[in-house]
Amino acid sequence: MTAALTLDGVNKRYGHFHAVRDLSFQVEKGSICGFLGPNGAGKTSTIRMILGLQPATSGRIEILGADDGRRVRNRIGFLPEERGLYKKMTPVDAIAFFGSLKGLPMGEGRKRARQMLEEQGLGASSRKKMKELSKGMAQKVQLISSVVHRPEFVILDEPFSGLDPVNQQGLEQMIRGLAADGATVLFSTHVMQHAERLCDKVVLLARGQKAFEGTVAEARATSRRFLELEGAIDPAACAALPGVTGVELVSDRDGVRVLKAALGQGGRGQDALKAAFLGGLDVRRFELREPSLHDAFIDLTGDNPDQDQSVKPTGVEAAR
Ligand SMILES: Nc1ncnc2c1ncn2[C@@H]1O[C@H](COP(=O)(O)OP(=O)(O)OP(=O)(O)O)[C@@H](O)[C@H]1O
Repeated sequence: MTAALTLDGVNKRYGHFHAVRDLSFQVEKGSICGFLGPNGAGKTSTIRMILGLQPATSGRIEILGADDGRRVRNRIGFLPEERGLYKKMTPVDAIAFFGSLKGLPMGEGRKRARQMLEEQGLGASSRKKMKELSKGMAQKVQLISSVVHRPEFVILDEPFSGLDPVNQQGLEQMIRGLAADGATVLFSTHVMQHAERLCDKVVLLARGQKAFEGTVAEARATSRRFLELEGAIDPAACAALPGVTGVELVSDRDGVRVLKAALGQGGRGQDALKAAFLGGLDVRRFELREPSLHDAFIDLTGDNPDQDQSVKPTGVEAAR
């Protein structure tokens, strides 16, 4: 396997604030990699360093064989987190314009734009002005703009944010299509479900540091399975069930509790349940759950991916 991207011991400091710490990972050519972490974990900082938009404080980055993303910029497609297209342009013109910035002749850009808009079900909107499109449509147009020059490497910063579930699914399809056509894709998100469905590999980032690198299955395997129990159950009695290594109180409504009982290595849900019923515990509902990527993230980092980790820059640091 050849790496399309390698980060080796990368650090980013903003003044005294250490935003990215000793970050190393690789993305194989032709694969889809999810770069996952809460807001403020350091994803955008890393992406900007990969693209060569800001220098790393230390460490090595190699993308498509170059040591500076700017040298291979025409072979990269980038969807930034802050989005916006010229409101008075038509989608076709906007896409062709962005393609031209990457060396694609305008005529060819327009031709590809019409075809790609058609494929995405936006053929009827291709003559409208950007400001007349819905947010989901505009986001698709922006994604097309960033890949119209057929880049080998596509980097998408929080591409799902602000989209409804239907448009999110459409975007997932587009990302799969890019990889099926041979592109390497790196996308950042704090929503684990997208990565769970899409990625060959995930890199988990928390507070600027890598917490995990591997497949989704490998990430899940680091986490414990658990049994969810609901009823008037004493948490201590639940903790004493065979195979249970820890109990978390999820909710308590007048003594009717939802308890999350983690199962240790080799712990079997059936054994715990049998003991619960034999012991007369008031189990009104139960569910044996495999850990999700979200659970794995919490177990691996101790952080919730939905919680913002941004440290507000001081005036001095922000100005640098
Ligand atoms: N120019 C800057 N000056 C000072 N601090 C910064 C600067 N840019 C980012 N930071 C800080 O670095 C940390 C990481 O920010 P970054 O934008 O890389 O995170 P992120 O994971 O991409 O989150 P988000 O999705 O919210 O952008 C945050 O605490 C942020 O406040």
